[in-house]
Amino acid sequence: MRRVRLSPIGRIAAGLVAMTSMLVLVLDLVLGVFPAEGEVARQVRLRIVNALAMQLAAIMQRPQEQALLLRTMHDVVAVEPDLLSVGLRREDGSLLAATRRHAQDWKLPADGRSNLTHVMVDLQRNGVRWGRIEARFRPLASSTLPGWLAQRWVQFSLLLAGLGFVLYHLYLRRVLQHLDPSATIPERVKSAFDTLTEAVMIVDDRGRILMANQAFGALHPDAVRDHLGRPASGLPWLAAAMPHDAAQHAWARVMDSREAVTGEVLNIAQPDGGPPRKLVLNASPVQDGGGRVRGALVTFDDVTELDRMNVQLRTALTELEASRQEIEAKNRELTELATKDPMTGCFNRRAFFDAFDPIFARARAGGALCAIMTDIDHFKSFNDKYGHAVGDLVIKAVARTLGATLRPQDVLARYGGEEFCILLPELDLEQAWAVADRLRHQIETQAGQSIEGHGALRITSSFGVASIVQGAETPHQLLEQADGALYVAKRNGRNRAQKWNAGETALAGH
Ligand SMILES: Nc1nc2c(ncn2[C@@H]2O[C@H](COP(=O)(O)OP(=O)(O)OP(=O)(O)O)[C@@H](O)[C@H]2O)c(=O)[nH]1
Repeated sequence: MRRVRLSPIGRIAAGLVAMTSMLVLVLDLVLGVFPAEGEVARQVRLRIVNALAMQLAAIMQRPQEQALLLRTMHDVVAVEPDLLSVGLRREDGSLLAATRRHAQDWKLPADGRSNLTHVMVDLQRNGVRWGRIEARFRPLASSTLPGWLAQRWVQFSLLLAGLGFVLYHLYLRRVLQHLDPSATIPERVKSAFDTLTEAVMIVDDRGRILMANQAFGALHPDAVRDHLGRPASGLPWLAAAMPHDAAQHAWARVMDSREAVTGEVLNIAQPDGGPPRKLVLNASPVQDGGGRVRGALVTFDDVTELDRMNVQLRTALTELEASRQEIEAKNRELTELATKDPMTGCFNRRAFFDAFDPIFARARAGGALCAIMTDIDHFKSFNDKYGHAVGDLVIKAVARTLGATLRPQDVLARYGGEEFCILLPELDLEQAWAVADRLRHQIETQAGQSIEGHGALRITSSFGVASIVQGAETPHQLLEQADGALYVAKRNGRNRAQKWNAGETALAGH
């Protein structure tokens, strides 16, 4: 069977009703507020018997009135519903007259005195007692439960208790709204929550706030007000940051699903128009020992400052990245300036030799490597004929043509004024010569076309090619051999590619 459990307010109300009843009883004891039904009945019954005694005494004045005596006794018993029997007993104990079963049912009270059910009145003749009237009455109805309940004072008391309970309950509910014992969080628990920097709110199963710690009051200027007993969803500043439907508020969902909610972000608008406070809400259900959900524990982590610092950090990181990219670009620029010839974009001599050494070392360890030296034919005449600026354009056009078809691993450098050097790793002498001759052809056919404003300049270049397999032991030796071959190419009429040949170079006196 399900036990009926009174709420704490119900229990207090019941206690107050009990106390009030006790008070009324004490008042009755001292001042006699309620009529004593037993006493009243005893008086009435005594009066009935006294009246009968007077009647009987009068009848007995007349002789031979035995029949009238008996009839009078019967008549009284007939009209008095509570009167069971009447007897007239002489002083010697013998019954002179009696109604019904009086002789059998009459029992003299133990103390010999009248009581509520057995009433005795003495009869006297000429001032001398000669007998008594005995009257046997029903016990009072109040000795049974329905009879007791039928008493007015009992009904009044019950009505008073019932009304009192309802009124006390209503009153207590109103007065103790904030102090409902089931809702009240012990002060020491609240103090413990106050030590937390995180805002904490506990709501009951109807979403009313049972406890909110000090940090909660710092979330919004209106949050410092007394909100105990108020529905959390009814706090305007909080509700404004939550879904319109209160059933979707985190604590409602938590109690409904019995599952915790974590990491819900709320932006609490501030009345001063300042930036909203960013809160991270976590909520979990509070269950009693029987597994019933009694409420929810809700925490608000103010991450406004953290968020602001994150934004600052992100901005700083973005700025840092931008300046890193800027520095990288500057470094690349510096590297370009340090390694490239500004006019042609080819490697300068220093960068060329920096690259040459490891390439040469690798080739010496086992691999092919060729070097090409090339020089623009009769370059001086461009300067002389068209001016130095056009001479520069010719140098640029040749550099462009040379670089256009080289492989990524090839190295092109401006070796001198109008002289270029090309390193071709992994190519043998024949292959390198083929490259040189192809470049020669491209310069002859394309370089002059690329210079605008001067008609078709005829530009040609001579090429000298040498391979590491021809005995060079240092990068410089390889370049000297290529330069020797270039010299032969110049001597042999220019606009040609010449492989290095030790004998030929010697003959040429180079
Ligand atoms: N416009 C220009 N002229 C340069 C530059 N560097 C060197 N020169 C000139 O290039 C000329 C080099 O000419 P030479 O080496 O004598 O060549 P060349 O005799 O005209 O021709 P080849 O005998 O075929 O080599 C010199 O007059 C230099 O002043 C430069 O950067 N720009």
